[in-house]
Amino acid sequence: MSAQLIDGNALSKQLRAEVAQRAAALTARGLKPGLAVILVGDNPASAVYVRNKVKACEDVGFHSVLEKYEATLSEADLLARIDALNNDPAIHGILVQLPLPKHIDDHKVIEAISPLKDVDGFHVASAGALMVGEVGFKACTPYGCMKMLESIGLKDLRGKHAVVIGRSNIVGKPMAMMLLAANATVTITHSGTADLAAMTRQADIVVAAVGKRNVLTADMIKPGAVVIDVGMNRNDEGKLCGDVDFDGCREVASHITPVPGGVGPMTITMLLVNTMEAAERVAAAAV
Ligand SMILES: Nc1nc2c(c(=O)[nH]1)N[C@@H](CN(C=O)c1ccc(C(=O)N[C@@H](CCC(=O)O)C(=O)O)cc1)CN2
Repeated sequence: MSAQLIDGNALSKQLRAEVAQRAAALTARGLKPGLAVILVGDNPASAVYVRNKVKACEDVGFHSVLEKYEATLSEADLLARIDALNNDPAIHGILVQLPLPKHIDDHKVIEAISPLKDVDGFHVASAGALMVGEVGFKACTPYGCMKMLESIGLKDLRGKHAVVIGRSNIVGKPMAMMLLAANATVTITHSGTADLAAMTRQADIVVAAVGKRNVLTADMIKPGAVVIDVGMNRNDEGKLCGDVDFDGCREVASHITPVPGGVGPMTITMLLVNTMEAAERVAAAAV
């Protein structure tokens, strides 16, 4: 039997409509949510993503600013721009598109963003808040994965075993923390894991976030598992594909996310949700 698809485009449409309603309500009270997007350099994929982010902002009624800089922009100049945006009352969220050119220290740049405007959820303060269960912004990609699980009735994950493949700061680690906060039993696997398949075969939920094709194949999952594919790769024909052998795994899993049309659109949707939240927090603090 073929797995049910978890459609990131359909879920995004629904969540973005909710954001648009909240944005209209806040705008009517005199506060329009605002997002600043910074792109440094000419990475073609990044150019598409930032365009999509700005378009998504327009669609839900946000104010948005796209700042594009040459790849030669100095780190000091970028930090100065972030400082200005931190102090701009029309801007509630700031994001710097990654990857940055090699001469710029992305850690330094992320830490320069005010935690109150860190709608990517990458700041150490946001990661720490997630770790201890305090208010902060959740990293958009894993946050989107959690919403996808919720959409199939998996909100409280008590009794479920989730296996995360990958330990990056922006996906693997926050993903594990979010699954843990939802009461799952969580295993994080990575390049140093001795027997990956032995781990994934035990999982009720597998999240693949490595950036390598076919990391997860049908023989590595148990029947009925839920498979979330965060990967974004190109196959030999240049076609977009994830980390999961989709055709194989869909015959074994109960639910699976496609690539494209799965986690990718949800990343942008959760950026809107975080920006909305940032603006609402400003409004709440003003009363
Ligand atoms: N500052 C950030 N930089 C990066 C992030 C991020 O969350 N914040 N994530 C990725 C890129 N990314 C968003 O920025 C992103 C990647 C892919 C998609 C998406 O919708 N993909 C589509 C397919 C698009 C295509 O055809 O090429 C899909 O999966 O359906 C959205 C956002 C790295 N940088």
